[in-house]
Amino acid sequence: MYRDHLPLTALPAWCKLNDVNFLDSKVEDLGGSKGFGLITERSLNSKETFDIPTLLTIPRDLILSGEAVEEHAKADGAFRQLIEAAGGKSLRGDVMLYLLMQVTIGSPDRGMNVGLSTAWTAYVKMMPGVVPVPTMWCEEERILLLGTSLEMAVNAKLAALQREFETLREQTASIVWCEKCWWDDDALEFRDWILVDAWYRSRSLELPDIGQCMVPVLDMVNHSSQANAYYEHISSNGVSLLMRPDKLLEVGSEITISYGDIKSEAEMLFSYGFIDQQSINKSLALTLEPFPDDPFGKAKAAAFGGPPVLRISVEQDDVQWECPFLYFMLLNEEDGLEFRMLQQTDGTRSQLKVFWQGSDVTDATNTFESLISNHPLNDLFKLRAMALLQDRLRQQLERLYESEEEVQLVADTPLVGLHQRSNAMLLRKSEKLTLEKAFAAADMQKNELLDSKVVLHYLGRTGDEEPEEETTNHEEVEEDFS
Ligand SMILES: C[S@@+](CC[C@H](N)C(=O)[O-])C[C@H]1O[C@@H](n2cnc3c(N)ncnc32)[C@H](O)[C@@H]1O
Repeated sequence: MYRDHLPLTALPAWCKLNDVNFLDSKVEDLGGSKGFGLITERSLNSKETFDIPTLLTIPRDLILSGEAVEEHAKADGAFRQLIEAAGGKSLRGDVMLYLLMQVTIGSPDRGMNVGLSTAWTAYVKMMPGVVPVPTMWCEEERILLLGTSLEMAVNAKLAALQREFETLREQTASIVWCEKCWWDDDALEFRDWILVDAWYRSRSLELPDIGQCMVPVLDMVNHSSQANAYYEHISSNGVSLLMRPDKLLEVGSEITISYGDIKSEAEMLFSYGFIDQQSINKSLALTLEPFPDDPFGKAKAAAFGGPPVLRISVEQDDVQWECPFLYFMLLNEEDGLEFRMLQQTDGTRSQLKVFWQGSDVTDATNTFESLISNHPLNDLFKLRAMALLQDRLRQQLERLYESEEEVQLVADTPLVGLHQRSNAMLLRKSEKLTLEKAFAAADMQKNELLDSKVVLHYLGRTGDEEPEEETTNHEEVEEDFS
């Protein structure tokens, strides 16, 4: 859809009209992929003072929250029609519809006489037309993510966005203004929906009392892991941006906040379109699937309380990993795991119940690591866990190595943007290192476990026999360790 643009020079007037106040700060175009950012207009000091400088204030009625969307639907009949037909599924979905409505109202050839203008109608015209998140990358750029933890995540996200867009079309095709403004000549395109999703992902934030929301102008502040500012919300006054204590900022310094200290590089790239090279957080998340030949596989996936994710983090050479599903995944009937379908007393519904050693653990399927800790074969279970962990790491590393040639073929072509290239290469390098370190750490743990009395006894070996080769599939793991 054609989107009207307003230059950055329009921002001061918009702020004045809407009571947004800059205090010794202003928004400037910082160029490159960073886009706009907030900078100081004079030197500022928060050292040895209780009088912490405020840099920006935004009134509460500008905050785009779930409640604001609901209120707006009461006042704007056209928007109400849209929300009734296609909204109410999630906060994110409703805010995206609100943003799309503002773009439509502000579009010179479509929006006439549709909907009520708000402060956001002009504000969205100053928001970027491209956000460097991977859902906005071209096909060649997405090839650079092959073998990384984002490969599947980005494909799944694009497929989900496509489904959402088709559903939006189906649910609003009979609304007269939607038909006229969006669907008649396919003015609203899939890439518009991708952009609105990217806005929400890269510009929304969490405020206490309000939850996930968007705050205009505050969303022009960039990220740094050594942030010099923070925001706070005081319900009567709205949102303020304040300088962090003990800082000295020269005139023209960039004012930054933290988008989240514990986000992994992949999460940063996925949500914001860049990797912070100063960040020391080296972690990644991989999905895990039950074994295809596990007779309990489907039941385990259904009974597990959360996504089956393996999280690995590496600090210096210390590798930590967390995967509650792994401990559930490795158990079977012979170990004492049972599934039962229990009929409700009225006979209408049945419920899947999980039992471990005879006890009902349906609500505790993500705690198997501690449930098995007192079991006499705990070391053996842990050994199985290490073998499974290594399998998953090996699989991911192989995908990274195998894709290298294909990646190199496109990386230097003009089809790939420099920003996309450098960020994808950083991710590949960093994830490879993390996976290799995690693999080596799992190997050490596995070897230690192979020396455990329980394991040696179970495998019928004496202590001085060589451990067997690593296992690569479920059957071998079962033969060796169960
Ligand atoms: C909340 S917006 C910040 C304002 C944005 N720069 C703009 O032009 O409107 C978040 C986006 O800013 C960019 N950004 C923020 N911090 C960055 C950083 N440290 N390095 C590179 N880009 C950054 C990314 O494109 C990110 O998606």
